[in-house]
Amino acid sequence: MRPIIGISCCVKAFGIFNTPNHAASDSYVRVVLGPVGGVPVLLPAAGESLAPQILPRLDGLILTGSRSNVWPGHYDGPDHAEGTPEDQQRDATTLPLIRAAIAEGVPLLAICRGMQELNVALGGSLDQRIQDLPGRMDHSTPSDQPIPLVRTGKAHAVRLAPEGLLHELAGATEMPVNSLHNQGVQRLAPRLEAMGWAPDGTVEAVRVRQAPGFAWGVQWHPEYDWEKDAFSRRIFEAFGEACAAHAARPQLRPAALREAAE
Ligand SMILES: N[C@@H](CCC(=O)NCCCC(=O)O)C(=O)O
Repeated sequence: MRPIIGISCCVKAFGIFNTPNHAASDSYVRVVLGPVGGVPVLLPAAGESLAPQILPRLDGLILTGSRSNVWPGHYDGPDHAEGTPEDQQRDATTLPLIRAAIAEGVPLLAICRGMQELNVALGGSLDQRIQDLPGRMDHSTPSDQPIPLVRTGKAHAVRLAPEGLLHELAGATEMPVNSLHNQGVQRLAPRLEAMGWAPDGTVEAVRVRQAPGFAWGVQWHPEYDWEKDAFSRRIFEAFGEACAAHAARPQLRPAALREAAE
């Protein structure tokens, strides 16, 4: 049986009445069906009650990227600049879901906004426009580049920690990545260990210390180019192996099932 992989949704208004929908990019569905080797299940931004109900049924969790940003109130940050997109329904769902998944050992791969949520969920904070900070690069989507190039093009190198697992997957100490973000790690959460950095020092990859299961975050988007980029593919394959192992774990059967089997 293929592992069941939860994919976080954003709340987006569209359709003929421009009403709220729960949505995730097709790139996450395709990567789960591909190198992850799982069955994708979209997780609506249904609030904190979702975690205890859904986690026992999941073998892995992907926290997706999004143009929206984590509400600064979750990390005592300043209000966002006027017009900065937020998605508080998503925050209310993913932050408790992340904490519960780590506690339960459900493998977790957090991508871009997902990595920022991972940092905030564990007590870290975010810079909101890193391109405005002295000595920092512009990590956002170059407006003059067509979308396909932005998604699959390489924007900068990431230096990988030599003892980190990402370095092992890459087989190199530096790898080129795409970049589509304005925000970034300001204070790293105590339980997070950085595994990769941009040339300007921006944290680009993290893992959760002493997590019972696979728990990584990356600031770039490997889901955009895994069909051509071996490093991107290997990240998802490693995540998929962890999910398959989680799916194969001996599970406590509900009491009713145990009684019926006796
Ligand atoms: N909004 C945050 C996170 C950025 C992010 O997840 N980018 C992916 C965008 C994908 C898309 O266009 O839907 C930030 O700006 O840092």
